[in-house]
Amino acid sequence: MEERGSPDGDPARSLEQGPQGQETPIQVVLRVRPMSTAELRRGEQSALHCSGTQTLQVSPPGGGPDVAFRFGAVLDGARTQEDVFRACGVRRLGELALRGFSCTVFTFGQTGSGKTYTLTGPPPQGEGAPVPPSLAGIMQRTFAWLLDRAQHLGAPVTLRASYLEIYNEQVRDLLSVGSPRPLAVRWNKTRGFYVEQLRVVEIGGLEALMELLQMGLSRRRSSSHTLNQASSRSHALLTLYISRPRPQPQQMPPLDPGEPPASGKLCFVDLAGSEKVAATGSRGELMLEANNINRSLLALGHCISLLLDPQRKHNHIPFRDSKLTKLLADSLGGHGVTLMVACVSPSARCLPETLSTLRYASRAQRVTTRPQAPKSPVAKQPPRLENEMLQLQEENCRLRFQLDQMDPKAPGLHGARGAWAQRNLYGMLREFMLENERLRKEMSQLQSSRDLAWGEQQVLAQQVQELKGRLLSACSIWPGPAAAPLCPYLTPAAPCHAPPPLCSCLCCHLCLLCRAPLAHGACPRREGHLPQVLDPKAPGDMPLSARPPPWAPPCSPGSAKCLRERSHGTGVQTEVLAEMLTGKEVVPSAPPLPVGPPNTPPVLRGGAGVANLAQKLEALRHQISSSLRRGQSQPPPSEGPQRGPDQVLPPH
Ligand SMILES: Nc1ncnc2c1ncn2[C@@H]1O[C@H](COP(=O)(O)OP(=O)(O)OP(=O)(O)O)[C@@H](O)[C@H]1O
Repeated sequence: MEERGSPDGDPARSLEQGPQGQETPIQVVLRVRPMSTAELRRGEQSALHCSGTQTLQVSPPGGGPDVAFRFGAVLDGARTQEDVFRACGVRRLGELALRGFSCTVFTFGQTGSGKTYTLTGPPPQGEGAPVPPSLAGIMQRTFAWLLDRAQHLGAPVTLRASYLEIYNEQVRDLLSVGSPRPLAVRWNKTRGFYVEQLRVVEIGGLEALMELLQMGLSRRRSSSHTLNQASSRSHALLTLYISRPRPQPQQMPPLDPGEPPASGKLCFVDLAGSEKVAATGSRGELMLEANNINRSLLALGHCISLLLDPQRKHNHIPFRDSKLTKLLADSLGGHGVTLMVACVSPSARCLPETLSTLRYASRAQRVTTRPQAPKSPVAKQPPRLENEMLQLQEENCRLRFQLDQMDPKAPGLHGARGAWAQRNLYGMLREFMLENERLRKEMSQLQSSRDLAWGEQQVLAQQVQELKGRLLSACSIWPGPAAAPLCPYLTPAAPCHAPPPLCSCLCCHLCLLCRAPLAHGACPRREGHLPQVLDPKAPGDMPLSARPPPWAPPCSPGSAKCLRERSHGTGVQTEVLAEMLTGKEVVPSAPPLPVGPPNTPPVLRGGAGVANLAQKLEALRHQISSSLRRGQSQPPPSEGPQRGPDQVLPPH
């Protein structure tokens, strides 16, 4: 028999002729098995007649008009297994799978119609007895052809396989290590429906693949009933994953663990046969199996019917109704290339089931898919990564261009050395940029610290100046009650503007009233100052020592700050002076000083600048004491007891 591949609707041919992604109908081949020995023994008549290679005539046993069914190919009982293999065009499907398409071959029909025989040949005659090569089914023939084809391809081909069955609506791994346990069917966007934790075995050669097939067949559930001595009680799916190396960018993300390589696959599905329980005589477990088989086949038929409706096809197809429809979803309604082999018995006794199969097959061949080879891993990247990759490539080009522009005539920058230099220069450039960035940050931090310190320094310098000024003023005007004047040169007997020698204290080098530098020890404006300092007409005949200094706030009765109301114990003047000198306004950036008991030296708080200021204050206080002591010691110092620095001002 000639190999098929040219009839209308042949998926392999139409894919070769047109662009992929076009609507392609599911290809259906009808096989009529020969009358079995049992059927012949019972004297049953054939109701089916093949007319030509594509048409089947059905003659009702009671008479009436024939009904014709047309399929891609119709094969009568005389056709050999090799004929069937050729007529189904499975080699073309294999070619498509090698090119990356997802291809499915599945058989369906009533129980005992020859589905398993068509796919894998007759059941083994004994334990370990191989199927004679002439009776080998589509699967063995495809395996042999594929491995032979792979050997003759220029590039190596990797084959892997999985084998599962759906028994009583449970997925079981026929290649599992140990007894098979139910596996979950999951769905995700990239893979569609898939079986979780399904074992996928790498195939070393034809022998290994045949062994794997035999192992699966022997583990598959089968039972005997009236219509079939070795009836399969499950749907079986053997999938071959075919990967061929293709030119790829070097850095590819790893595949999901357990995910087969992104390449072609060829799946063989041997459906369990539909059966009328009354006809098969199934009871108990057999009946349960039959019900499950029928239910899943019904779900499959329902999906096929919906897929025929162009309005509903793109809406909702209930593939989730059964495990079988989930796992066939892509083959029926997706991007796969699908071939169905409908198997029927010729016996007139089976005609109702045969007609049902023929209608089923007729509908199926009007279902279309949009075959599509899996996209390369590059195309499967999420858009964000693709964009990033493009940006990096652009940046790479730009940097290379910049490096080329740097010194195109540089000696030795050609060939391999040039490439090496470019790589290194690029690395160096990156390092320099990072270093620059780091230094820029450091510099900015140092600048802020410097600005801060400079500001603080300015404030402190100003405060020190103010303190000095106040100290000088205090020294000149605060003689203390009944005490010697602060400076001997301020006394009427020895005015400060007298000719030198000056004392060593600082205040003696500036005019105490106007702060003008003394010229040769005398203030040029001395005449104007003296009446203010020693005003004979002091208000209220207040002794000079009791008068408030000119900078003091007006004294109000009851005011705690009124000097007249203060206690004038030992050192009170120092206290007042210190208070005036270290008031809030003196250290604007520091918190206010705590109010301590009398005689308690003011406690300064704040930062380092404040501590320095305190030291300066102490130094100034010491200067004041020294100068006062000098004033008191005009009479010889031996006259009175030695006083400490805090006792320089005489008691009131
Ligand atoms: N074309 C054929 N030539 C010779 N014998 C065949 C042919 N087809 C089927 N048979 C025989 O018919 C019997 C039933 O075939 P098979 O087991 O393949 O049917 P089935 O459709 O798979 O049934 P089930 O659905 O119950 O598993 C087997 O003994 C098988 O050897």
